[in-house]
Parts: sequence; C-alpha cells; structure tokens
Amino acid sequence: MYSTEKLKAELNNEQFQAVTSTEGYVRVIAGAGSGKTRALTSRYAYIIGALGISSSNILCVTFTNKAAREMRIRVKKLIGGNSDLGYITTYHGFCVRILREDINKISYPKNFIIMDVEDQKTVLRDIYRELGITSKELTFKQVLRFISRQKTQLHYLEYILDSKKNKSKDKIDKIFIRYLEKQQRNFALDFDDLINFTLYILAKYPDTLLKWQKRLHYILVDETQDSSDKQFKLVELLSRFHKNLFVVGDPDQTIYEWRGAKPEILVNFDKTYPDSKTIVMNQNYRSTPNILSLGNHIIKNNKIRVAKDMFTQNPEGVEVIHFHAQNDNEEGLWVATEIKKLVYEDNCKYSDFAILYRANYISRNIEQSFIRENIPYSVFGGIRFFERKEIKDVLAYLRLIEFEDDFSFLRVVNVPSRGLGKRFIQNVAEIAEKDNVSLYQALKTNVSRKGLNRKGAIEFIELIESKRKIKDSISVSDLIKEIMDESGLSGYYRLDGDTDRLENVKELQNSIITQENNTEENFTLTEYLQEIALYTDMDIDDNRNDRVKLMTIHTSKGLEFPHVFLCGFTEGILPSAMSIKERGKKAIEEERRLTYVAITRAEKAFYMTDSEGFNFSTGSNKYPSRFLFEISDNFFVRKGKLSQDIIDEAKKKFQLELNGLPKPKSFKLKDLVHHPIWGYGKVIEINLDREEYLIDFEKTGKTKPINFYFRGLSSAKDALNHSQITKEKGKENSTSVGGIESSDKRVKDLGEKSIEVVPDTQDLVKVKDQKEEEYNEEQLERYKEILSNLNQKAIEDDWIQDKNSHTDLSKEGNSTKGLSTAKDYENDLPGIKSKTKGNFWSIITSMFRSIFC
Ligand SMILES: Nc1ncnc2c1ncn2[C@@H]1O[C@H](COP(=O)(O)OP(=O)(O)OP(=O)(O)O)[C@@H](O)[C@H]1O
Repeated sequence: MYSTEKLKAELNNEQFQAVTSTEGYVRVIAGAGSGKTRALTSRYAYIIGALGISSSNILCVTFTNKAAREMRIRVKKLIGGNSDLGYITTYHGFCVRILREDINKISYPKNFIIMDVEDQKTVLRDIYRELGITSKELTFKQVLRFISRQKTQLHYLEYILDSKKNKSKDKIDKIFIRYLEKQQRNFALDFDDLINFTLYILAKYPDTLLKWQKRLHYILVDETQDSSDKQFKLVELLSRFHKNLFVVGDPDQTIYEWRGAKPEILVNFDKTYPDSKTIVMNQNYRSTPNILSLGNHIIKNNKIRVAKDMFTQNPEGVEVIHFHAQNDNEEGLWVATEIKKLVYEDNCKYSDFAILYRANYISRNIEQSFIRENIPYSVFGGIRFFERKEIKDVLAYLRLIEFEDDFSFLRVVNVPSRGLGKRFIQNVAEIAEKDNVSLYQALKTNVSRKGLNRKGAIEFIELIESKRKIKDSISVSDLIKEIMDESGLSGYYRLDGDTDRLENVKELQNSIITQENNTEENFTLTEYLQEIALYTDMDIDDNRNDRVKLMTIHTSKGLEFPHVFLCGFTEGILPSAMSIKERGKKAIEEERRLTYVAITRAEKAFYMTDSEGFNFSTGSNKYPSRFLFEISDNFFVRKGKLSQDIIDEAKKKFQLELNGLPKPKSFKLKDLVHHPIWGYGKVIEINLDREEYLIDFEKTGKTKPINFYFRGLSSAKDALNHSQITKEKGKENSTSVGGIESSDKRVKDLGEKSIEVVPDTQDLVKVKDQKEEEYNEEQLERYKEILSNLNQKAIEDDWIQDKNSHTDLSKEGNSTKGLSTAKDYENDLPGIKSKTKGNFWSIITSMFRSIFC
C-alpha cells in the first residue's frame, strides 16, 4: 500500500509539493543538489501508487538513456511489481516508440534503421566516392553540420517522403540530396529525423495525434533547460488533451545551448502558461555552505536566469582553495600531491576524487602527474564505448542480419579481410543501383556470377544467412558469440594486438547478458538494436573501483563527488575562447554556467587550479579565468604565488576583449538585407536561440541561416547607399579604372574590390576595382535623405512590420514598439502608392532615376 506519510518524511516541503501537484501545468525550478531526481522519481511513483494511474499513461522524458535507466530502477524499488516503464525514456527514445507504432502511416517499415554519426560518415564516404569529392574540399564535419542545419526545417521531408527531385549544382547540396536518397533507400533515420518524422506524422495525421494525446495522461520532463524547441513542441503538443505537463530543471545548469537547448522554455514557462504553478526547490543537500556560496556568487553574474539563491543546512566544512601554479607541471603535481595527502592522512579513497576540466586536452597534464605519482585513475568519455571500432563492427554484423542495410554491409563485408576490395564493392554497388536493391541483396543474388564468385564473398553470405535463420531462437549474447567465432572477428582482434578490443566485446556481451537476465526487459534483436542506436557518450558507466575520475564538466553533469578539482581554470580554456568567438556574450553566460555545474558537483571540498605559461591552443599567455576575478577573495583561500602584475595584465586583457567582442547585427523580421555572396534577401525568421537570421535570398531563391555576428551582413539600404555612391563616382569618372558598365543584374557585392551594382531592370551598373572615392557632399546628403525615407516607406503593399518581433540584440531582449503598416506611410510617398504592387526594387530604381538621372 502506498504511503503518503512515508513520502512526507522523506521529502522537504517543496519536494512534497512537486510530487503531489499532479494536475495542470507545473514548473519546478530545482537548483543544483536540491533533490530533483528524488522528487521526480517520487512523483512518478506517486502518480502510480497514490492515484492508480498505469505506467502506460505516463510519459517521463529524461536527458540521457542512463538517467532513464536509473530512474526505472529507482521507480521499480518504490512501486515494485512488473509495470512496463518503457515510457521513462529520452526524447529520441520516445520518438522511436511513436515511430515503431505509426511510421507505417508514411509507408516506412516498423523496423526502420537508426543511424548514428558513424553510420552517417559511412554514407558520406560512399557519396564522396560517387561524386569524386575529397575531404580536402569539404570535411565530414562541415557536411554533417550542414545536414543537421538543413534538417532544422521540415522541407527536406518532401525529398524523402514525396521523392521530390532537386537538381542543385551546389556541391554540398548535391551531397545532401544523395544523403537523403540513400537514407530513403535504406529506410534509415538519423537523430534529427527521429524527432522530425514524429512531428510530421503527428501534424499530418490528427487521429494519430489524438491517440497519443489521449494515451498520455501525465507528462513529466526532466532537465527541461536542455530541451530544444522541437523537443518541447513534441511534449507540449501531446499534453494538450489532458493538460498535465510537469517540467523540472535548472536554468543555471544549461550547458547545451550550443547545440539547440533553449533554457527560455523553462524560464518563460509561467508566461506561456499563466495558470501554471511554480515551485522553487532551493535547499541543497549535496554541498557545504562554502562550496554553495562560491556557486551562488558566480552564477549571480548571469542575466538569463530565474533568480534564486541556494541554501544548505549542511555543516560548514573546509574552505575552497585556489591554487595558482607557475607552469602546468606544477599544477598537475600539486593536484596529485593533494590527493595523496588526503588519501594517506584523511582516509579518503581515490574514488572520492573527480578532476573536471573544460577541454579534453587538459587531462594530459594531470594524467602525466598521476602516472608519475602512481595514482590510479580512469578517464571518462575518452573514446566512447559504443563508438569503438570493435563494438561498431559487432553491432554492424547484428544489424546486417536483421536489416540488410547498406551501412552495415559496407562496414563488415571485408572485416576481417576477405579479399573483397574497392573494385569488388563497386561492382556490387552498380548491380544494386541497377536493380534498386540493397548491396547485400545484390551480392546474395549474384554471388555465383563471374567477378563476384569469390570464396570470401560466398562464405560471407553463408554466414549471414545461417545466422539469420537462428536469430530468433537464440539470445542476442549467444548470437554475438557465434558471430565472433565464425566470422573470424575474434582471431582478427587477437592478431591486432589490442587486447582491449576483445575485452570490450566481452563487456558488450556481459551487458546484454545482464539485460537478458532481467526478465522484465526481455528483448528481440530488433529492439536491442534500436535501443543501442540511441546510446550516446553520456550513457557510459565506469564503475572500475578505486580510481580518481577524470572527465569534462559536460560529462560530470548530474553527478556528485566528495572532492572536486576544477583544473585548467584558465582564461581561454574556461571560458573557452573558441565559444566566445563563435557565440559572443551568450557563450560567456554558458561558460559561467559550466563553472557553476563544476562547483556544484562537490560535496565536501572544491579546488580550482590554473597555471602560467603559453597556451598553444589559444595562442596566448595564460592567465587565470576571468570568472576567478568575479569571486571576492573571502570566498576562497589562495595557494601558490599569483603576482599583482599577472592580475593586472589579466584584467586588462578581459577588458580589451570585451570591447572587441563582435557586435551582433540587429535586424527585424522582413528587413531587407545584403550579403556579400548571395546578394539581397529578406529576413524571414529570427532564431534567438541559434543567434541566426533565416534569410530568403532573392538571387538564388534559397533560404540560408546567417549568424547574427556575420560582419558581411548589412542592411539593403546601406548596400544600396554604397553602390549608388560608387555609381555617382563612376559617372564623374567614366573613364576611371574599372569604369561603369550597363547591366541588368541585381546588386552583387563580390568583396571589397569588385562590386556589381544596383536594382532590377534597366539602369544597372557594374563597377570593378573601385578605390575609396571622393564624392559630391550635396549629392550624398540628398541621397541619404531619400534612402532613409525609402527605408521607412518603400514597403511592399500589404507588408505589416511586426515591430514586436524586433530584436535589440545589443540589449539582449526584445523591444515592443507596436505595429505599423505600409499604408500608414503611403500618402507621403511621391508617386508611389501601395498599389505599386510589391516590387520594392522597381520603386528604388525609379527613385534613383528621378534624383540622379
Ligand atoms: N529531502 C532530502 N533529504 C535528505 N537528502 C536529500 C533530500 N533530497 C535529496 N537529497 C540528497 O541530495 C543529493 C542531491 O540530490 P539529487 O542528486 O537528486 O540532486 P539534483 O537536484 O538532481 O542535483 P543536480 O541537478 O545538481 O545534479 C543526493 O545525495 C540526495 O540523496
């Protein structure tokens, strides 16, 4: 029998509120170490135990698979029984659940393939070969980023689902289209597709949406600060029927903004749902007051947050320490010595310590000192377990047996070597293309043909076919064992000399056996493969006993350790110079949150270390992090000699850098802008989260996302202004270098020296190699005046400027200035009425002509 009394005894008042406020829209702002996980788990158990709702009616979305697994274990402990806890899952995991049930709506099979980054690269390798492109021209990273960007909008689904054709000449576009075609042929979905396909199906099939909405009576979202727009849209959509949406998170711990997390969803939840209830959990159970004050003190400097000060009733504990070393050797040695001291004198275990850092390369120095000092350690998230070659190989065999997909075929057909080289694969690919079948099918059907009837190929087909026959009658772990032995993989890894490889495959088998022994989690090969495809670097557990743990701050999220060292607390590393360069002020706030996450992982003691010297990564001298200077000295004790000169130099450096930060360009919706390569365009969307304008370019007819900080973007007015000045100058010096030619092209600024000029139709000019000009002041003044009028008034007929959407980026907020329409201005326009349908360019042309010609 479920006991509310027991619950009350285990939770504080806010936690209890968070658990029992089951109805409506509820937001919980849960500070670091405030027992969010405890509250969320108890809430789930409460809905089942106290309200009698079935687990199949509750969706609980977590940030990682690991968090979902842990939560399932905890919930099981609380409620017992054999409930199916499959809806405690990640966004991606839940999308797979929906798609498995409903993807047939769009004529996809239910056993579709999920591609991870490695699979994406395999496809790209194939495409590069087909198109004769090398990675010197375009790196995989660039293309994958491009693909992901293209998939932020749903247009691409037309290519996949409606087989719409695109004949682009752009190299990267061509790759993208081929990528989509290959995905379609293999019924393969990458991570972006999982959410996009789900949203698409729910939007297109109202009955399906209603089915899921009715099914999910309660929706709980963990780590909401890390949800992206689309992810939140999914749960929001699903909550519209029963209207029970519970979101919990901590805006101060948002560290994934760079990849689409939108903390504003949580911050503005009360405005989006005015009837919602907010509960703030700000009692910290993890850290000492000293550690907590340091965290509070640092995070206060952020602007985008819900103000809250964490408090704790824990005992005072030891002081926070900052150690400043003269070089990185000294930094590593100090950390090692301190750890040894605590192990020998205070009976600490090595596993009580965690070394956190912003960038992976910082571990090198610490590792060296640990090796020297004989300190056992393990590095978390080096090469990720599921990305290791041997693991990918074994999984590819399983996948090929189950799905016959091309990616797996290409990965293992010649691993271990069967003498089937490039030429052989090319032959198979040609047959597959001609017969419109998978590569595996093409080989299987034609393996007796001349050129394909190699011994290795025949044995390969026999192996896969024999395993396919037995796959449903033996366990997945046994299937792996047979594959390892019969394919020759075991021998291949043994010869490879890297014994870790065999150990890792054994570890994989062990994990499957554990899962198989858990009768509640009985799974088929298909289910196993789909689950495994969703694993990410955040899902790795390393419980190798008594060792110091080294990891990035990102990996440490959600964990806690008695003693934490934050190493490499150096300007340029934390905050990361690269992030600041890419994302300006927003990045500084995110870097500060990272520092906050690092501090709040510590239970008993927290140390910050940095060192002097030269940083080859940033290319400058090393100074302590600017965040260190945001903390008053009374919050920590300093060890090591930090001279006043270094402090002064460091402060001067930050100030210079702050002044030099690129200023974001401030445009509003429907503004006309100019780009040095793509010419004129219109802002059709402003994405504050990604700090991008989505611009519809007139010349190419394409829409491109352009960064707020891109210096080349200017207002159309300025570009025209510049062009017209050039034109005037050209008229005065018609024989000057470059001269002026008539042209009917639109304005095209091709860089500093070569400029083709001005609008639509007739009187266009092209100026090349112009230098800075002198011009007639009077003309310029008149011209500017006209242009300024134009900017305000020459607006398309029914163009309504929604000034609510104006972004004043320099102030990091939106200003509200009301609405105005083109018609408000039209009477002032000489000769131009709003009936002059839509052509802004012809308006400008005629204005120019009336003045200059
Ligand atoms: N009411 C409580 N009484 C005593 N201890 C508690 C209580 N609630 C939580 N704790 C303990 O506080 C610690 C932090 O809890 P938990 O890990 O759930 O925090 P969290 O909010 O998820 O932290 P973070 O967001 O920083 O990762 C845990 O060790 C947990 O057992």
